[in-house]
Amino acid sequence: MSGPVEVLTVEETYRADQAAIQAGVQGFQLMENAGRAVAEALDKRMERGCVAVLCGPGNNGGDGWVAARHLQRKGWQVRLASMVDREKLKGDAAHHARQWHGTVEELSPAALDGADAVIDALFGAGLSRGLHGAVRDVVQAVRRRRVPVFAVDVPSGVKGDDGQTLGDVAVEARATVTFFRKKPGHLLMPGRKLCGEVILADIGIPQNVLHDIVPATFENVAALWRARWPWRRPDTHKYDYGHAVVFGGVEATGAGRLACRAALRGGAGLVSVAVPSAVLPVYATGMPSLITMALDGEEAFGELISDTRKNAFLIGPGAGVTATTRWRAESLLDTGRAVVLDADALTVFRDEPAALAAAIRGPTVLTPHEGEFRRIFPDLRGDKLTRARKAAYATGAVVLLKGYDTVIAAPDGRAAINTNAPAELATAGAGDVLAGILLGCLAQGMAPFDAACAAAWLHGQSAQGFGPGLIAEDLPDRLPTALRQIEVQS
Ligand SMILES: NC(=O)C1=CN([C@@H]2O[C@H](COP(=O)(O)OP(=O)(O)OC[C@H]3O[C@@H](n4cnc5c(N)ncnc54)[C@H](O)[C@@H]3O)[C@@H](O)[C@H]2O)[C@@H](O)CC1
Ligand SMILES: Nc1ncnc2c1ncn2[C@@H]1O[C@H](COP(=O)(O)OP(=O)(O)O)[C@@H](O)[C@H]1O
Ligand SMILES: [K+]
Repeated sequence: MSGPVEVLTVEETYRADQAAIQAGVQGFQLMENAGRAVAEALDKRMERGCVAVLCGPGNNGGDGWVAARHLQRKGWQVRLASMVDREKLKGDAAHHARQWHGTVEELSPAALDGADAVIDALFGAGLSRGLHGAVRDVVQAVRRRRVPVFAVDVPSGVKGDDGQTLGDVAVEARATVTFFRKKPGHLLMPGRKLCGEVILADIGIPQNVLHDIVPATFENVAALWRARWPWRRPDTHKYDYGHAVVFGGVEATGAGRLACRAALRGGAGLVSVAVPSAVLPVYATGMPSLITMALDGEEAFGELISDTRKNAFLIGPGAGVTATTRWRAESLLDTGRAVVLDADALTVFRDEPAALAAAIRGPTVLTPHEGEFRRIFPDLRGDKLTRARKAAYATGAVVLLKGYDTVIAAPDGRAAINTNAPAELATAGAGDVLAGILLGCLAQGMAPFDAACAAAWLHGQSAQGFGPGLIAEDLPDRLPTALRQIEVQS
């Protein structure tokens, strides 16, 4: 299924290229392999016809000249348009441009006439400013004409490091062929959408160049944490898989119930819900495997958390933005045991990231959506990956910043981008289910970064294939199927 777990920044990609070259791989050979991979990707996916190959001034353009040569050989009619005179090209790009024996057109919308497909080899990793002038006109024309685009490395106008567009125009590709490892921009929005299908090509960079690069960003595939998934072992009993506690709401009871069911399905040995006795029946009904605990007053709360067998807590869903929620959240964090802070238990720290950081002692995961994140960290700027990393570093917690491109960041700098969540998850209560799965993972003793990655993946996986009509209640009961995929999916 999906490929390697490591994701490289633009700078790390350049280092990988350089390390390969130092190890004896010729630069022009890397470019040859890259361009050939692009040609093959297009040739495999479309009927042969006319292709416009748009080449930029750098090495991305160089890949284009190579692709043009291979496509012509395969029988495509090729129109090559270059941003700059061939004589002005340098290095490997100049070398490959000399191997092109067809005509060379000036870059203009006219170069697209008759094209059934476009190869976007204008800018890749080296994009340093927004598109303007002739190149902007051509990209706009490509968009208008809706010709399928195959982008080289990244769609021109998209930044490899964060998936944001530089300037106001960017290529929207049907497929993007990239090399050796993906970049964050292939996975983060809007880059992910603009890339279309991402095809990873091996261009001969040896795997061992990663030893020196030590990547800190990953795609959240099961291979990232599978080795540490707490499979049931024969010589164990339920207490070996933890005792999770959900602090349920009084008025909003659905959120806590969804989380409890997800924690049970996610594998926690025992799950208790702690709520005032008046609402206990609401939680008990329909979920006999759930332990219900009456929580009437703060003394009962103190007693409950003093039981050290209860090793993972979830507070927030349905909790209410109240002083009690804040006080309880701080008390739970103070135990040093595993805590998930979600929803209202995040909002109670509005504008107070320092107070939150000061309260965190043990394995903690914060699960904000963008709105909750902004409330706690109004001063953190930048792309999603950067902001999640900064928040994790500032608080000492693992931060799971939700959305189509959920980012999970650890205080030590590691970060994973989740890619399996279908948009049907945009439904009330989906976040409560995620918090419950995560609680289950933590109760079973997973380290918080692994637990958060596993939970995000299982959440996405359990929603896969359902299609329109998905509601949060559907998710927990689809977890067993998702769990079986852990071993299957790479
Ligand atoms: N050995 C390597 O380094 C390899 C690199 N490869 C290709 O090389 C690409 C990176 O090449 P480069 O570093 O040359 O970068 P690019 O080809 O992406 O662009 C760099 C050039 O464009 C100019 N530029 C940047 N933004 C501009 C804008 N908005 N308007 C006008 N000019 C602009 C820069 O000044 C520079 O001349 C990768 O994306 C990949 O496609 C592949 O050939 C594989 C091997
Ligand atoms: N467009 C989307 N595509 C994929 N996943 C999404 C999308 N929108 C929301 N989600 C996921 O669904 C969950 C919603 O959580 P949240 O916003 O807290 O809602 P709620 O509190 O109603 O459950 C998160 O896991 C989020 O990542
Ligand atoms: K490109």
